[in-house]
Amino acid sequence: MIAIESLSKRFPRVTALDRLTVGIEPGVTGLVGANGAGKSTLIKILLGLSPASEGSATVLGMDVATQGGAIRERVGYMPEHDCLPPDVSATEFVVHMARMSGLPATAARERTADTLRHVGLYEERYRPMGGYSTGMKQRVKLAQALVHDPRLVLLDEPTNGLDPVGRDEMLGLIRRVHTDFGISVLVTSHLLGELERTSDHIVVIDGGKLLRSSSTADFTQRTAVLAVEVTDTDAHPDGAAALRKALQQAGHAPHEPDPAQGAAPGAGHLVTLDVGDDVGEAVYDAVRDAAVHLGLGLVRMEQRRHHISEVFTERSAGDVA
Ligand SMILES: Nc1ncnc2c1ncn2[C@@H]1O[C@H](COP(=O)(O)OP(=O)(O)OP(=O)(O)O)[C@@H](O)[C@H]1O
Repeated sequence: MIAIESLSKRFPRVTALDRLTVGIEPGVTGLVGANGAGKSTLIKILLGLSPASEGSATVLGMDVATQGGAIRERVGYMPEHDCLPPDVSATEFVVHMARMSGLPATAARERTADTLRHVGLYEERYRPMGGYSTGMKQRVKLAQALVHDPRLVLLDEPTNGLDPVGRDEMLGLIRRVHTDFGISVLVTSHLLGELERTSDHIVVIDGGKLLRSSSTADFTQRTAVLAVEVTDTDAHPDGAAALRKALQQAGHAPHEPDPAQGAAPGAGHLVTLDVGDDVGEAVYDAVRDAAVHLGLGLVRMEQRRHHISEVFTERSAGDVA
């Protein structure tokens, strides 16, 4: 969908993008970065609205430096800032945007009605937008990005200013843009955890540089932890310790017991160990076999997937250390 090659954007005092290289595949991709990380700058370059200082990028195979107009015909864009004229209705505005994208008058009206219904605006769509809530305005902004049936939409901070319920609804809508219509999505957010459920793929940038690009599952799975709870027996009054030892002997690396957890009820019976690409299924079999061999009751095995935000908190904590 998008290929970005060593892209830089320098303003007189700031380098907003610094030799960024990344590819965006079909599906929903979350572009995550703190405020000022360079997300909006990147989107403007991808739309051909702002020239890069160096490097190159293509969107749907078209060069952003020379084919901006053609890109904007095929791509939808939801800007971050409030950009809706207050004295016209959502219907008038979205019809206008559809006409601007080249749809004939009748098709523009039909598509507008469909799209506004899809984003959840009904009778309000005939009222002037000045009286809309932030959530309604965000929906109109999403509708105008979708009305000309693009292959790809670029959504800049669509959840900005929304309360938690509004945010969840917007994220659900964004997911459906892809599942219902097959439109690929690049969506930005400054909140790390927010796009976890919505995106197939996450790209993280910081200070205009690429921090990481990987599938959402990879992001969280690689750091998953397996928690195993066992009972004690007469032969093994500390079942967890016995299991830990047996797993070590079988070549696995269970975590050392956490002294801070000793006081919690039942915590003494837990054994935790990493499960990731390198360990795979074998660890589950090893836990089962060890429990059987020791005669311990296996209460539960629970895979705890980390959240993306935890991955980064741990990493930055590690960096500091
Ligand atoms: N037109 C401009 N002139 C000068 N500096 C700019 C301009 N546009 C952006 N910048 C700077 O470039 C950096 C990246 O800005 P950008 O808007 O791309 O960040 P962002 O990740 O989208 O953050 P936000 O969500 O806060 O907009 C910031 O330091 C910003 O101040």
